[in-house]
Amino acid sequence: MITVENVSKSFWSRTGNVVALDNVSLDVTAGAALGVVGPADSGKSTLARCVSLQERPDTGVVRLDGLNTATLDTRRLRATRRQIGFVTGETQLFKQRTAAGNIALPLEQSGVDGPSRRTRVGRLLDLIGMTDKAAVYPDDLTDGQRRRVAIARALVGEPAVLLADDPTADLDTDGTAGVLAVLDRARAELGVTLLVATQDNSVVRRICDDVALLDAGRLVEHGNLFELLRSPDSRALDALLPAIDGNAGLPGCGQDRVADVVLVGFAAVGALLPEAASRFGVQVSVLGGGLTRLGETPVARFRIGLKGERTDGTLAWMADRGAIVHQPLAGPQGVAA
Ligand SMILES: Nc1ncnc2c1ncn2[C@@H]1O[C@H](COP(=O)(O)OP(=O)(O)OP(=O)(O)O)[C@@H](O)[C@H]1O
Repeated sequence: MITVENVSKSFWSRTGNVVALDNVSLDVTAGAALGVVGPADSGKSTLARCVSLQERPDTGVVRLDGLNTATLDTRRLRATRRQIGFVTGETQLFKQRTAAGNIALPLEQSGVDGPSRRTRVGRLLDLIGMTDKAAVYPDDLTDGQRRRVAIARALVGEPAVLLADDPTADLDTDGTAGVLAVLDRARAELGVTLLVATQDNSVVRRICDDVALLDAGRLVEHGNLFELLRSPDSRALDALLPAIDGNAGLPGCGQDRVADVVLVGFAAVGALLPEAASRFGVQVSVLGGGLTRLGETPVARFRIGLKGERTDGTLAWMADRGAIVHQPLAGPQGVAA
């Protein structure tokens, strides 16, 4: 369990005092995956660095399983830091060491014997899908493979927590998919708690249960993705769901009613709109939006137009069946929610 309590952190720069984190509080339960998102310079990396004990907050406390890290002396701080995996998109490998040699390095430094090293490195090579690349040097690996080796090295000390700061930065689609699969497996098979700072929404969609949105160092939203789906004003979720063209369904578009609906799960995404249309004798048209996934769950956000007598009843029926119905944009009456 990671607990961040009222953490603030500022830096002095040539332009003056920069507030990187402003009274941020959040927690990540053991085994969960939190995505920290936000615009450039919003404090994501600083939060990851404070939680991984690379940086000390000016005020506030980071607790790891209840341990108040602010009270640790230098020796215990170093020992605790070793129990936290930390990897960034810029983490470098040692070029003169093979993939296996890179992963083994932390174990060599902490005096783990050869047979135990081989077992643990073998397990990590399997986890990152690179058993056949054990003896390959970094220069002969792809960017994505090098990134996976760096993650394996961060995990080889069996940390309870893995902090990944922009882990997919500058990777192509295949490289990104490989890194995300490894982070997902680390969580599923090793039980690590993940905190991932990223500007890439696909990272959050693919591997996170919770999201925290920072803006100018402040935490502006924090919660479970599926719970935030129910909040029409969630900025974090708005960025994760398929975009809707602002011109879709404007007055004069010929619809009796226009609404935004979020549908969750295979059944809803596949069948709810046609079923509603036939049950109420209403014409339902998709005017914008699209489909995505949160983890393995399909999620759709559509702007729909309805034509017919019973448009209110149609929306109310869809809401009763779990559709999240937001902001009807046209039509005479109030709305089903
Ligand atoms: N060591 C430092 N010295 C001076 N300023 C810093 C330092 N680290 C971060 N900052 C400043 O703190 C603010 C937050 O930076 P941070 O890197 O945490 O943001 P970020 O959200 O990770 O940004 P990005 O997405 O661009 O990586 C920025 O204004 C940054 O310039």
